[in-house]
Amino acid sequence: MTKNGSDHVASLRDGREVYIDGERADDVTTHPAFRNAVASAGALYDMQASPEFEELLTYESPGTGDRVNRAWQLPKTYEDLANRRRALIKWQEPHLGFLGRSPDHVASAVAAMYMSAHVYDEIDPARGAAVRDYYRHARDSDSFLTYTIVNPQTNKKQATHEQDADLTLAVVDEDAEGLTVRGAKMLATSGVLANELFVSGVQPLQQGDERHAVSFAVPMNAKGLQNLARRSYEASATSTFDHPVSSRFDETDGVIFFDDVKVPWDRVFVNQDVDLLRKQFHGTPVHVYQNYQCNLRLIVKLKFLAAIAHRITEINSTTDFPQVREALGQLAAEVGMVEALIHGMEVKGHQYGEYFVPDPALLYSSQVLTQQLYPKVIHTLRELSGGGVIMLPSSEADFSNPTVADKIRRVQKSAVASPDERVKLFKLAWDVIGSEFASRHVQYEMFYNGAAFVVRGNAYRTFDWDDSRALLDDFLGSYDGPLE
Ligand SMILES: Cc1cc2nc3c(=O)[nH]c(=O)nc-3n(C[C@H](O)[C@H](O)[C@H](O)COP(=O)(O)OP(=O)(O)OC[C@H]3O[C@@H](n4cnc5c(N)ncnc54)[C@H](O)[C@@H]3O)c2cc1C
Repeated sequence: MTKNGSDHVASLRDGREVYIDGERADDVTTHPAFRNAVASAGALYDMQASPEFEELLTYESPGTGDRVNRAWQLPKTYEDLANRRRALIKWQEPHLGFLGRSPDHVASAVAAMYMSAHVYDEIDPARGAAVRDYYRHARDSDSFLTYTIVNPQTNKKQATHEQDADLTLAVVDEDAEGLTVRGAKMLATSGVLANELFVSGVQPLQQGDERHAVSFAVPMNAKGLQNLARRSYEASATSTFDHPVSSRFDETDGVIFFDDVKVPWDRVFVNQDVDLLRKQFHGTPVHVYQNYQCNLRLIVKLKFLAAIAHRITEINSTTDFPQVREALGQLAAEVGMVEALIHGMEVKGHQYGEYFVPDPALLYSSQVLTQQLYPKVIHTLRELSGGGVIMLPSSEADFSNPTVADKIRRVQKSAVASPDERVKLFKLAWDVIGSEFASRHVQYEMFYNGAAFVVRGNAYRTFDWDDSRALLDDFLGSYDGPLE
């Protein structure tokens, strides 16, 4: 049986500890802060179980024979990677890339952990076995995983072990059954929507930080795991018409506090080992696979934003003005660049043992450029929108007052759209570029993969400097030095 939406929604009624606005949310599937986002996650699983998309989006698990999402599939060739890409891109379309941590994101990371299980074996075969077992478990249950891999923002001049006790997640006990962990991780996006949480540390640690150098997985309802949710944008979205994206795709973020959570050994991947924790992301294809998925998500979002920009100009009859056409051309080129980078990283991919991995250098080129691009694209949409995104009815309810509705329909004019269509599009535009939800998305695209200096560091590390240096050396060698 392929997992469907009702399977997923039911799986979230598991007694998890989620707090919002001073209260514990007993059932996240019906809570006004989360229910629409939960339904959007459920819709993804309905899509993969539908006869129309099952073949494209799922494959037969080698473990059970049941069909599971293609995010778990381990590409061995370029063609495998391209087929997986087609599935993952299709799966972004229902949420238009607004679910940053859609289920295929961390599934991509865990699939790449499986590809690199031998790295763990070298330290301790039990850790390699845990990685393999966890991948099979998550794949065969088609679990929605999310992760928290960054420590809480705090005094950056202190080493992690010098900070207040219980601030940053650390191992506090170890026995025959496993580890006990206590402390916080910065954020888990989609924590409310997910079944399980992968925990690790992508930031560099140093000697003395060993208790913090741990990686494991736990279910979101693990005893002692507390999800302290941020403000819900969905809860204040008065209607789908007024808030078409924030009412449905507010994927949730939350600080995760581990109040003495017990982790069994078969879910521990790294145990107090600074070097293995670093290798988990940067000595394996894990970081590349998870961020390659981000590009597949982003391209859908960028195409959607480009369509909004274009339609705004049509509605205002500005499309043919040369300056506007130029702005749209620039936008088109930027979207094309990201698409080209995705194809480039696939074509330049390499074998990693029996598996095929996208090219890291082109991946990080894209990460650096898109981190800068997203705020720029939002700015372009603001420029093209002008005051149209503010010259709007206060809410859908205005249409129910005949006096106001009459004025709306006299004022909201366009040569190519009815007043209602015009209001609908500009409401959408504001939700995407100007709402609190939109602002959080700018922050997300700027930081989900680390601050700019971190992402540029990855680009520096993976660029083929020898290849470009050879060009320089050859050229310098082609002519004589002074007085030679
Ligand atoms: C919306 C959103 C969702 C997120 N979701 C998740 C999630 O699901 N899982 C997860 O694990 N994490 C998540 N994160 C956390 C994200 O990974 C971090 O925000 C990111 O890694 C940056 O770390 P930081 O926030 O501590 O910023 P900092 O590292 O503090 O950087 C902030 C700024 O400080 C300056 N700065 C800091 N240190 C240095 C330095 N050494 N050198 C130079 N300049 C410096 C730079 O100007 C930098 O841009 C999310 C973040 C956001 C905003």
